[in-house]
Amino acid sequence: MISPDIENVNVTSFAPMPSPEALHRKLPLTDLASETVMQGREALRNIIDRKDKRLFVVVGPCSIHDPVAGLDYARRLKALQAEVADTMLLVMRVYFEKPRTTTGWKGYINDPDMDDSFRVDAGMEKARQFLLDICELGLPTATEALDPISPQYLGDLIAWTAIGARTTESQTHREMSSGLSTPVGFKNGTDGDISIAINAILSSAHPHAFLGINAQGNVSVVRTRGNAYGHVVLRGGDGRPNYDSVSIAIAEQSLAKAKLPANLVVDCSHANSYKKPELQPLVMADVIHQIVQGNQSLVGVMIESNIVGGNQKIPADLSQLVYGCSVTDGCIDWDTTEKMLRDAHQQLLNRP
Ligand SMILES: O=C[C@H](O)[C@H](O)COP(=O)(O)O
Ligand SMILES: C=C(OP(=O)(O)O)C(=O)O
Repeated sequence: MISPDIENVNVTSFAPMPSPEALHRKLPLTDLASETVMQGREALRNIIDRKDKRLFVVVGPCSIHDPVAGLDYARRLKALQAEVADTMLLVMRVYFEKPRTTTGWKGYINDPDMDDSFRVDAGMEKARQFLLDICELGLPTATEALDPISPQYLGDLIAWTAIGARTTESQTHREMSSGLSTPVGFKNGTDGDISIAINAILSSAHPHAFLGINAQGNVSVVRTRGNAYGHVVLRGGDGRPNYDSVSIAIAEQSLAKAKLPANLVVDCSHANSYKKPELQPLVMADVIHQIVQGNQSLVGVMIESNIVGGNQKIPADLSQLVYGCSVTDGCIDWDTTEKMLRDAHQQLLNRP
């Protein structure tokens, strides 16, 4: 008999999850949601291929923890999309998986009740329902793919994917990206290194074979085609921004050296705004200025925005949570978001 002390020594339990197929059966993709996803992905590919001159804007809460406030935010964004549609494609940031520097709440899928009960089964279902609701509004969605199994549950509802600063160098995430159905933005590292994002684009453009699960939840060897729509997201690092025109020119040179097309997205948050959310409009204004001055490589921006600005700690008594306020990184409030996007729209009407 195998000694219980030799295997899974530090594992305390395994709880079964419904298969991706079972969750899709419970919450099927509707025609309306599918149209939003397909059109969103096509518009993003067209922007990256320069067939569509607009800027894509991934904008929304740092993380989703309250679907009611999330939907309230989405309705506001949908109304604004109609106003700025000539110059910008708005994609709602719908982040359910948070990569933590050390520890902390890891997001709505991992712990939807925010009480360390870790009901991942319920979290995955609630996340799918939320994505369906947003797509049915006609808003395309963007997420960070952190857990390599989650895309089997949610991938049909996503138009754009980020690989975060902490995982861009990970082979697992590059392999996963090679099979994702969306364009994928690879963040530079937390130390500001963009070479890991360039290597990630090169790796994920190739076919891979790796361990994963299929729709029935069986462990499988997954074989992928490779993803032709990888691009770099500049988020600053090591306490320094990297959205200024010199940093952009250096990133363009690095891409050219790797024989990759010059496609750059600027994350207005994180180290680009010294983690001070209220500085994001300044970053955005600078990026828009560079575009209006003729820059050709900037295809998108990211913004962390919510209904209420700033952030809050998760209180022991959840009834004390402030409605529409982030429980992870600080965000700009809705009025600032609206002004920032309207100003950008006005400026972009003059782009060459
Ligand atoms: O945007 C998200 C955070 O910056 C990232 O998840 C790290 O968060 P932490 O440093 O608070 O753990
Ligand atoms: C974790 C995030 O960003 P980064 O990977 O750039 O730190 C995020 O956008 O939530």
